[in-house]
Amino acid sequence: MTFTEIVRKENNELFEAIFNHPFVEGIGKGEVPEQALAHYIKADYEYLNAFMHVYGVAISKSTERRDMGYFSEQVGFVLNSETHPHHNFCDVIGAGYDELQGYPLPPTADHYVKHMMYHAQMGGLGEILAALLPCPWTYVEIGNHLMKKYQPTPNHTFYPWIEFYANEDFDTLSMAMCERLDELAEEASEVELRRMKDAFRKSCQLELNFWEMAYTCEEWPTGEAVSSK
Ligand SMILES: Cc1ncc(CN)c(N)n1
Repeated sequence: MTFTEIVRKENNELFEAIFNHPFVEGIGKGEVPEQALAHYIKADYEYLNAFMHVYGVAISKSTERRDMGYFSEQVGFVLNSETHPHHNFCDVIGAGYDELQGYPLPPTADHYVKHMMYHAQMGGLGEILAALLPCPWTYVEIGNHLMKKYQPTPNHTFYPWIEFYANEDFDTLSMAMCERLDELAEEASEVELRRMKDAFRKSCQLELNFWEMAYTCEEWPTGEAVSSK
């Protein structure tokens, strides 16, 4: 088995818990509370900004042009394409995208972003990719799972969101990350492999917690977030 096949299997329980989370199920059923959608967008806009910062660190640690090219292409994808699923949520709640930007991250999203930054700063390319991969991979699987289970048609409330993540283009992105990570795993030491596995698992755990954070509209104690800007 390849490294990514092994970690997918080891974390299957977390993938299943994500598919069964009420927010994700709600997307499939076309019923998600408006506050949860707004909370998700506020956090995810900033999360994706941080994700691009991590790509930037990955470029600075790349020695091969193919890696630099891949990471810079992905920044373009987040900036120009991953806004579409956000617009779907905004349209459903009748909010302008601009209105939901610039908010401080709730605790779980803050944790997730700092977890990725930690591996980006402390690890090599394999460790960085291991921390990043659950982001596209869980969403590809969510998209395909919802497509199969609910077979939404274009008039479904969340059709644009589901179609975006079930689309082949997004799958290609996550498969490319898997293939590169498998190559790096072949050359990694035992210690590096351990760290890559830990980074991958914690990102899966934080993916699950991110849905819960949005669904419960998680806030900091006493409601006072400290702005990190
Ligand atoms: C938290 C999270 N994880 C994954 C994705 C999909 N790129 C996202 N937009 N947000």
